[in-house]
Amino acid sequence: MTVGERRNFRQNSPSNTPKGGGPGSGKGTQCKRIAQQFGYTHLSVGEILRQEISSGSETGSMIQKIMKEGKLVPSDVTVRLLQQAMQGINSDKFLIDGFPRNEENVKAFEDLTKMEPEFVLYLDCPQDEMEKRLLSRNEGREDDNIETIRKRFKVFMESTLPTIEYYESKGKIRKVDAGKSVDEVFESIKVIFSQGKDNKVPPSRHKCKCLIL
Ligand SMILES: Nc1ncnc2c1ncn2[C@@H]1O[C@H](COP(=O)(O)OP(=O)(O)OP(=O)(O)O)[C@@H](O)[C@H]1O
Ligand SMILES: O=c1ccn([C@@H]2O[C@H](COP(=O)(O)O)[C@@H](O)[C@H]2O)c(=O)[nH]1
Ligand SMILES: [Mg+2]
Repeated sequence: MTVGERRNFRQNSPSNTPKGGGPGSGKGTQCKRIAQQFGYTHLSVGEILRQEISSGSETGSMIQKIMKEGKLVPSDVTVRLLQQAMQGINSDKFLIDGFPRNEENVKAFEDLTKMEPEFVLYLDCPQDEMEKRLLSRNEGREDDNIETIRKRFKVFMESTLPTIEYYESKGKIRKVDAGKSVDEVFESIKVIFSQGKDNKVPPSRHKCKCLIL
């Protein structure tokens, strides 16, 4: 990220961007299908963080407190865990789910991994629909309660929408209406994944093909 891009990142007001997307938009659901149909390795950053909590480490208990509050884990921790997860996998087609969520994440990701996504899939979904989905998810997630869900929405609006703006300014956002049925959403995603490659990104940086927000 250049100095000018960092300045733009901060100046961009989320008020001009779509107001949907974020927790419960269907990222995990669609990633499973994309991975299966297009041969990607799916890495959910939220899942990687939950695994660290399950390990019982000190870092895990720090992450647990942050997640309960619906806040974002410091970038150095997140990127280190993401890199560790990538190292064990012999793949050049990573589908990174739910990351980067703020400016600090973007910078740490670019600096530490030297990767650049070919495009970023943005699942745009009305907030009332996402709230309904999260409240009926039933996977025992500590952050799927109404109080934390509302905090997560707020963090998305304040921190992640500017990230989407940043990738938009680089022509990398592929937006999908995620308020429809699972099958309908996947039909739109299939069109995007079947399109030609972006030749502006050097192949050496192409390792991560798509981030999904
Ligand atoms: N298009 C859809 N229509 C209805 N329900 C959906 C749709 N997509 C996903 N769901 C359901 O909504 C819930 C949330 O979906 P999912 O876990 O994929 O969202 P997510 O974006 O990964 O959420 P989070 O950010 O919290 O990880 C799940 O119970 C899933 O089965
Ligand atoms: O890049 C990230 C991704 C996630 N988090 C934290 O994890 C939870 C859950 O993430 P999901 O993608 O919804 O599974 C999120 O609310 C954050 O607390 C993060 O800090 N950074
Ligand atoms: Mg998810």
